[in-house]
Amino acid sequence: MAKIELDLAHSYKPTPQQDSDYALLPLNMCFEDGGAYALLGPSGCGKTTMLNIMSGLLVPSQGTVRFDGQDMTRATPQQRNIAQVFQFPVIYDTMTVAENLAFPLKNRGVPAAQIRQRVGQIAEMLEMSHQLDQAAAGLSADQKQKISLGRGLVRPDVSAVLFDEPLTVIDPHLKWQLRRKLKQIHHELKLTLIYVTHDQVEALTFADQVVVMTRGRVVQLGTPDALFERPAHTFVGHFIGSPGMNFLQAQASGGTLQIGGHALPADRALPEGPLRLGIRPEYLALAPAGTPGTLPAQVRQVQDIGTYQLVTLDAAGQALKARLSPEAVPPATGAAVGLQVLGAHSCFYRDEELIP
Ligand SMILES: Nc1ncnc2c1ncn2[C@@H]1O[C@H](COP(=O)(O)OP(=O)(O)OP(=O)(O)O)[C@@H](O)[C@H]1O
Repeated sequence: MAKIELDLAHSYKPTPQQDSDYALLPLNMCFEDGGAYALLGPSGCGKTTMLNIMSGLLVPSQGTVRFDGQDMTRATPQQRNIAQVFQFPVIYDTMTVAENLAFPLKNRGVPAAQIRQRVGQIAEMLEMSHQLDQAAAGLSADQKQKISLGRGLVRPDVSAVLFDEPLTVIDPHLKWQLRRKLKQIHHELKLTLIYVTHDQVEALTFADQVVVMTRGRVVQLGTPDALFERPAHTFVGHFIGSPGMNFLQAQASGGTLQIGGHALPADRALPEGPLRLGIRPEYLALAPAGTPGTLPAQVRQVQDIGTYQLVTLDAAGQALKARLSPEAVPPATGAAVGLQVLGAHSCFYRDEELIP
């Protein structure tokens, strides 16, 4: 296993002129040895480009890739000793499950007894022990992808295992189980795992550290908790959460915040001028109309989502969302309320970046 350091940028164009010409804007980051990481972001944000640069399928147009301090920028995938699991199963139909799992080890000349032991361990983790002697050809797409996952995890000496949206073909119920399973496997095998996905639930359940990307830019590397509580960029606030963070335009001046024509006393020192106030629907508390220090709002809609109630409100000329517990007495549609928008969980942003 290795610590992987990236200090690079990548453009598929020969002479990039502007930010939009880059698939990856200049970045400097480190994947620690033995960590469980997710690369999360919408389609086209640069996740696969970053993965391919790490695996050696792509050479960055500028900068370096280091494994344990050693420059590997131009090393082949073979030299980097990386295992990769793709969206679709890559297995040999003519072999049994056990032979498929053993293949990466056999290829590297691992002794037979060791292969048997490791294949047994991986099959047990993936609950495939009873299928070891079955031909891969007859298995479902789900089962085949499980073999691919096993093949990715079977070598204990790899620098890292890279997963590119590996659960795409998996049935939703099994997907849920495998996400948890992979986390458990990470705990047991202590491999460096890097998992690409556009699905926040997948990223947040699997990873200890999540790299959030948008339009070629890494906007935050943090724990799932940090992404939720202290989004470093408005994109993270909006992309993580269900629904995402609410944002209000505000103006700070002499200890007061002006929000849509209402003045609220600021609860912390803030730089003067225009800001955006971010508050998650989970933390947007409703109070009786006219409560001092609250923002006047009107209830537009209350929806029962099952595990929570979603309240849509109009305040300061825009729509905000609040999540209430299923047991809470919901406000009436059209009712006037006060919103507690300031508090320990509120965040402020200037130019999309979190104000520390
Ligand atoms: N081989 C290529 N040649 C030119 N442009 C490319 C190439 N591969 C990717 N791109 C562009 O680089 C940007 C980043 O693409 P990338 O595939 O890395 O994103 P992604 O986040 O993995 O998206 P997806 O989830 O859709 O695969 C996109 O604008 C894409 O169109």
